[in-house]
Amino acid sequence: MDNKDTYLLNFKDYNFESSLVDADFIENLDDFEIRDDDVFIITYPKSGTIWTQQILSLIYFEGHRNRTEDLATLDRVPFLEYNIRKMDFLNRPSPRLFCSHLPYYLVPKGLKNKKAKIIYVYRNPKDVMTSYFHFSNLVVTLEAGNDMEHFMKRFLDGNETVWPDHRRTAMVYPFKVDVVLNNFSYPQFFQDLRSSVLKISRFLEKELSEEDVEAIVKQATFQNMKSDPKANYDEILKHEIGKRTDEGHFLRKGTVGDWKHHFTVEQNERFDKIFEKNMKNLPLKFIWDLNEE
Ligand SMILES: Nc1ncnc2c1ncn2[C@@H]1O[C@H](COP(=O)(O)OS(=O)(=O)O)[C@@H](OP(=O)(O)O)[C@H]1O
Repeated sequence: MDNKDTYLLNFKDYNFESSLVDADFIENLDDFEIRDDDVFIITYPKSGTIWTQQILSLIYFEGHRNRTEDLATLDRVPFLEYNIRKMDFLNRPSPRLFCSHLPYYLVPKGLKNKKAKIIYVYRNPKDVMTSYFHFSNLVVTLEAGNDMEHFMKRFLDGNETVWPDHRRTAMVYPFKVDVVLNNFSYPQFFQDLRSSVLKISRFLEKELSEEDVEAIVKQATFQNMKSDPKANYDEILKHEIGKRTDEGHFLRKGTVGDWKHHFTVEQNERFDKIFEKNMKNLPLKFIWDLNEE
């Protein structure tokens, strides 16, 4: 029987996935030492984290670009709060690359004060919810989404799942906008992956040859990542996290606007009302489907 305690660990009003998190680490997170040359990808879940992990690791590691090094993207760009492979973060050589879903008030204080680079990636919350719905039916570490109506209630009411923390700030990462050094959005990646790679590498002050850019773009496409075991989490889900079913993949659909295939008209209106109430003043432009400008 699913219940809240099985899946979530609440710490300072934020719900972590309990089976993936180390409570001691979280308690000391505030003091986790940040280096000026650390690079962080910050996302709300299901917003393009793995995609950005792949792009970042391809930008930084030649051995990843030319496939001479046998290391999964997750090991090159680990999750700060979900260190499932018990990596020794303190002794990692610089520059350290991380990703995180942490809300701003929980990130290590050094991340607020230092020069570490932050890439914040966001996606429209209807696609986020659709992706999360499927994901929660796929993995054993999240309460099953069951049907969309059931899941939507949880997502919007925010009583049981990892979303309540974000609902207060209307389902996007509550980073203060003046702290966000740079925003990238999922549709931007989708519409023009090459420009996004160039934009990210400029932001990181990494010089890339034309050949490098080609290699990165090629390896960061949905098709490539889906079939490359190092670049997707399928093996990790199967052997380290646990799947409810053999059907389904971490890289599921990889598009903008898939929510239209899952929301009823009424659900869409309900969502819009909440979005309007909570999010309309956010300085982020959301793209709801690919036909928009
Ligand atoms: N290369 C590429 N191109 C297009 N889309 C991609 C790509 N890589 C990942 N994805 C899609 O991103 C969704 C997973 O998001 P996250 O990586 O943020 O998930 S997580 O928070 O780390 O669990 C998930 O979205 P959905 O397909 O809508 O479920 C992935 O398919």
